[in-house]
Amino acid sequence: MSDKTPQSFFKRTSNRFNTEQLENERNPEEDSAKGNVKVICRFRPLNSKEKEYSERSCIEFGSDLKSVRMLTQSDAGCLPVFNFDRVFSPDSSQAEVYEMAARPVVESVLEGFNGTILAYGQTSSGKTFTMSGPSLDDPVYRGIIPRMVKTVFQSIQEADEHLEFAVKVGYCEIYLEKIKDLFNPSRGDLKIMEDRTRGIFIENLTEEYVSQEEEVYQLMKMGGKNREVAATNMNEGSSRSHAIFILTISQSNTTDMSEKTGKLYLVDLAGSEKISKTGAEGKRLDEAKKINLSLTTLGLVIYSLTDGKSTHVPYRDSKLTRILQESLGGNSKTTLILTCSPSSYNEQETISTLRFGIRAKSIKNKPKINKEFTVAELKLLLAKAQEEIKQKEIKIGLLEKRAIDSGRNSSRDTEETSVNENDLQGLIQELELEREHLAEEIEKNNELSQDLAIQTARAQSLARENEEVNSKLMDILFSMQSIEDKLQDSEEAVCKLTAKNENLKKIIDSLQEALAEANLTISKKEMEMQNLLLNTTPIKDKEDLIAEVKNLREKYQLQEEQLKAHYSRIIQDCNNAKAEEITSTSIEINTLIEEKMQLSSDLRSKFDVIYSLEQKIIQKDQEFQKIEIAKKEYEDHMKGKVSNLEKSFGQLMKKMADDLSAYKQKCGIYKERALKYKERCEKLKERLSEIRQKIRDHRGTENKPESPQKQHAQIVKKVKGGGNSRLLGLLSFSAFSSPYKRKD
Ligand SMILES: Nc1ncnc2c1ncn2[C@@H]1O[C@H](COP(=O)(O)OP(=O)(O)OP(=O)(O)O)[C@@H](O)[C@H]1O
Repeated sequence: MSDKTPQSFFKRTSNRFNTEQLENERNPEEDSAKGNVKVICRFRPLNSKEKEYSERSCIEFGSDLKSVRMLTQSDAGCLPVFNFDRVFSPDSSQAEVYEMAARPVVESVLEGFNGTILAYGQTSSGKTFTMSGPSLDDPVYRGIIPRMVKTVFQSIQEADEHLEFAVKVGYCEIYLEKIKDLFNPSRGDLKIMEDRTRGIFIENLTEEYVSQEEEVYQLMKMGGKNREVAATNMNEGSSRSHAIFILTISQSNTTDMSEKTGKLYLVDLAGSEKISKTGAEGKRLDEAKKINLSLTTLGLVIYSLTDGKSTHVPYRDSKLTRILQESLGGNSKTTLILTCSPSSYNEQETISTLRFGIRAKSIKNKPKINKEFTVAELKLLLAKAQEEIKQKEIKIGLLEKRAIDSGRNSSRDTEETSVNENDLQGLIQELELEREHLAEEIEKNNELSQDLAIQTARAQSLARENEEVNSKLMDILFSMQSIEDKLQDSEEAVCKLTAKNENLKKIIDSLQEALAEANLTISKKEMEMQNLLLNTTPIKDKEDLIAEVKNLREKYQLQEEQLKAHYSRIIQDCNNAKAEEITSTSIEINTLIEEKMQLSSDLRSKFDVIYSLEQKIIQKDQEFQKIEIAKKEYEDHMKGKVSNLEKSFGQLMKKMADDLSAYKQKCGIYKERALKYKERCEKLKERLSEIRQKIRDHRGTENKPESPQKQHAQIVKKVKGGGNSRLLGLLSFSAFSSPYKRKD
């Protein structure tokens, strides 16, 4: 707030825009980026009663369309200026308000975010006018809810074919701190529940699936008839309850089987009211007390969320704030619409509404898309993972086979390959080791997942325990509330009794006055009689008169005594009744106070339990986070391992392929050499047989026995036919070629 704004900045005339202008002014990124609650302020026109009071409005609108100034001095002596995301003057249209305040929220809900639109303001300031409008069917005057329904069904029609939508609506009101299902009022007071999947929700609230706009309007009309509305001094049709319209949009993508759900809360709050102004009595007074109480709690929640010091936010202190827990400081895109009267008659209420809005503006929410893995989606992911594992196993099998085959092949070829076979076996062993290691890692990972599941179950049971304690706490709070109500009733009874007593005193006083008057009349009559007797009346008549006077006196005396006895009886009775009533009331009050003290101590101990449970949950959450981080690290590590393994497989394959081609090359060389040896052997054999022939020829001439040299050559030839041909082939060659062997 600042008082330094120049006068020219403000203009007295109301601002008015067309929709095109609005489109340009909207900045969707800015809207959603920070997650702050968006606050819009709307002033309605002066009504006839306010015009009677004064034709003049107590506000001025800034030309930036975002500020408003009160034409009244603040405590600091300045004219207070309030800045919001947008300020609408009295001549703004329903369409303009919708485009700015509601359309962005509805669009986010269609993307899977949660959204809330909340109308807040004093009684008769235009909350119902803004949220629903005077008529659902009137295209010009209908409010945010019907316009939003139209947008939803239009967007669904324009959406991609592979998106399937389900829309359901629920409608309830909080009346005298009880939640009533407006589609099914016989259900009684509904309970607020919370679980991990649904978050905070109203148990057993009727939610109807709808497929077209018209169905929603029918349901709204039907629900509207069950609402608590009454005429007050300030509003002919005042909402005596907080109305909450809930719209849930689920969409599933038939291509990737993903699912998203957005929930929209549309809240028309009951108006705060000054009892002195509305003149509420009896039932209306009870309603007003409860309305003001829950709005005070709403204010406290907003204060705790924004003061930067509070560690506890009292969401549970009223049903309204508990239901709106996610909308205020949680997972929701929230817009608060402040509705105000421009009249100086309502100046104080308007200032307090604007101050409330300024506070709410700094609430930071954490909206996120509500995307859940569906069973189908999980199945798809699982099948994909299994397929990958299968492919990897096939790849490993192939690698192993190829490694073994290439080992075997090469071992057949040359002597050197037996050395490489060892290399290959080593590699395969290495591979086996890696596989075992991988299996161990997978097992560890499974153990980790099991641990995680156990911890999750523990946390869930803790959360359930917490929920039970909280519901008991709510019961205690309600009993305390009812005790306070009773105390108030007792105090009222004492007041009534005192008033009754005062009345009785007045009656006694008036009776005593009447008695005194009667005595006076008697005395006067007696005097008159005396005079008569003395002056004019004959003796007989005199005696009669004296007797009559005597009678009269006696009669009056009797009446006087009777009256006195009657008065004292009345006084006695009154005193007795008063004393009795006071004693019984004070006994009741004492027991109530005792009960209250007991409940307060219960409450304190419950708070302790809740605190310790919350601490446990925080601890568990921290443990979860640690486990999640460890799991993530483990998974990264595993991924690294697998990719290393794959890399070493690749290297192994490459090495084996290189080795194989080297072996093949060597084999070619050896084969060539072997062929050459073979040829040489053949030649040698030929030469040998020539030599032998020569020897035989020579023997034939000399006829001498064979030399030991020839015997050796014969032995070698025999062996050659059986064992290792290549090796022995070489030996046979050396036997004939080496000059040293010849010595044998
Ligand atoms: N912007 C507006 N333009 C014209 N008339 C309006 C506007 N806002 C409110 N009104 C009229 O003012 C009266 C009170 O409005 P409404 O019932 O919406 O107030 P409310 O804030 O919901 O009150 P309560 O809290 O008592 O329920 C109605 O007659 C309504 O038609």
